[in-house]
Amino acid sequence: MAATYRVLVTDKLASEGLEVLKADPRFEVVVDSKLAGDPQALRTALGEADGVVIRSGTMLTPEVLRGQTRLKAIVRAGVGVDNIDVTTATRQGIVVMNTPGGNTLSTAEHTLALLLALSRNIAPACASLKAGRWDRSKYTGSQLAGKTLGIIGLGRVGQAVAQRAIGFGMKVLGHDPFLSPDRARELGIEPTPLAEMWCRCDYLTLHVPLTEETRHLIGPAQFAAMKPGVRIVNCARGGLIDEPALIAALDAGKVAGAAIDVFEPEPPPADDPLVRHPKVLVTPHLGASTEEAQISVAVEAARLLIDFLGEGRVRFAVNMPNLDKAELDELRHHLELGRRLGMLHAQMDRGAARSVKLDYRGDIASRNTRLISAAFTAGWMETALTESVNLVNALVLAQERGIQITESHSRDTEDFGSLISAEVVTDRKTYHASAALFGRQRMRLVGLGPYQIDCDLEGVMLIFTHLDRPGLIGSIGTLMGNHNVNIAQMNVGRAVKGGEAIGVVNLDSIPPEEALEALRALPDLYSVTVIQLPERGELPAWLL
Ligand SMILES: NC(=O)C1=CN([C@@H]2O[C@H](COP(=O)(O)OP(=O)(O)OC[C@H]3O[C@@H](n4cnc5c(N)ncnc54)[C@H](O)[C@@H]3O)[C@@H](O)[C@H]2O)C=CC1
Ligand SMILES: O=C(O)CCC(=O)C(=O)O
Repeated sequence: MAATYRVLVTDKLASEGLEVLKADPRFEVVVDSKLAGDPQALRTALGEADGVVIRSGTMLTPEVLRGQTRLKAIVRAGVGVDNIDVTTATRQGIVVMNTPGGNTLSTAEHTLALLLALSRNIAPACASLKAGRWDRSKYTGSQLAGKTLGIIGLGRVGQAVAQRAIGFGMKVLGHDPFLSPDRARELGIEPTPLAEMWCRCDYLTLHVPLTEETRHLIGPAQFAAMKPGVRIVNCARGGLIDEPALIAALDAGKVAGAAIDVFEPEPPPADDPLVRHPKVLVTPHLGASTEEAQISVAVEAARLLIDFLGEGRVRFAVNMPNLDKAELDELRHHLELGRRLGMLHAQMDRGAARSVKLDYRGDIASRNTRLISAAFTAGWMETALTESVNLVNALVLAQERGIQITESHSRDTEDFGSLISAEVVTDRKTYHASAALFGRQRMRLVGLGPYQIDCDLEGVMLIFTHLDRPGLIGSIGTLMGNHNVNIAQMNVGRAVKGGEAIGVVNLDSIPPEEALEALRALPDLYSVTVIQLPERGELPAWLL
């Protein structure tokens, strides 16, 4: 059987993960770690891949990702996604996933190893003895027990470090805006504002992601506020500490020592002053480098990719809501209903869009409606944009264009188990349409403008507004027949007898231009629009 998906692996991945991918006949696996150092070749190779698995060595920059049309998923075998331009990936409709948890314990243990090694001068004492010296007093250290450790970032690694440090008899202070003070106390951590942390700690360790907010979290002002003789460990990301400021604080004796596992850039240049500094202990980004962690993240990365490409299941995505297979199966037809409603709106009015309001009523109101709104937006924008639009990027693309997509929800619905209504405001008009599923998957249009209607939301639809008078509908039928266009269904809706009414005719083919011109010439026919939607049962690739 020929493989359906091509997966590129551009960093060293444990063989156990590769085996999981290779065992699935739908996947062709290409391992090429040379690509990590060649952005142009990487870009070309990604152009022929459906998914890519990376660690921290591959930089997926905007230049590498922009314009990729085949690539659907990036999986980071690890936690930090700062080497991936997630914004560009999202715009391209590419899901970015990571494998949180798999390397937590190894990274926490490495942090403790560095804390201990720094305190007990393990590396210089080892080098000295190997060089033939027996220098015991020079390497007198400092005990961890009884000292205060400040942990910045109390996520998975930060909490695991706290637990171990408490085991060593340390007092632990912690700062994390997303951990409640009560939960921190339960974990034996004293919640502490950053400003207080600097002056109270004998040791500081960082466990936050590198973001615009955390870049240079520790700089000259923070070093100035620190307790003299503080020791610092960074097993999170280079860039969190302002390196020249750290060197200055080490030289001034304010900081007694630093242990650094992560650098900016990686690898650092051979003559990097931080790496060469005598008070600095360094390791080459080894936090997650244990057999256990690498097997765990590699196997998980492979499964994430198989689940996503093979089954449409989204787990541990950093740029879209998670979606498991059962939820996708349940929501699939509502997602498609939302998408078709969007496609209908796009063809009904091509004015400049201002805002979109989606109203969810009945059972659907308690489901993941943000995804349905994304599906609506994808349908609404897909013909207007050159890039492909899907559940990942639709809302971002709308937001980038200044279009607000809002939602309202209500459990009440008069006639339908679930009802989705969309109101689109353009510079020309405000237009409403509502749709519902009949049975499990029959897609019906049940409201258009101010009118109630009931017709299939599929295939070719001729929508016309007209005066509600005898004979007009018959003339339309005759006209279509004269042009050999078969009518599958016809529905009309009106607000009052003899007033303006709407008609929807489901056709088996697109009427020729002469038929439309003849229609437009009929007396009392105000507007004619031809809408083209997918046929019954047709779904886009991203919903299969
Ligand atoms: N050296 C290595 O090999 C490894 C490094 N890492 C790094 O460690 C970081 C943490 O990993 P996990 O604990 O698994 O991630 P996590 O997502 O579980 O924890 C990160 C925590 O940082 C907190 N945070 C974010 N901004 C903050 C701020 N300004 N101040 C205080 N807290 C803030 C978040 O609320 C979250 O609780 C990763 O982002 C990654 O960069 C992770 C694994 C291995
Ligand atoms: O792939 C690696 O070994 C680096 C791990 C890491 O830094 C992360 O998971 O954030």
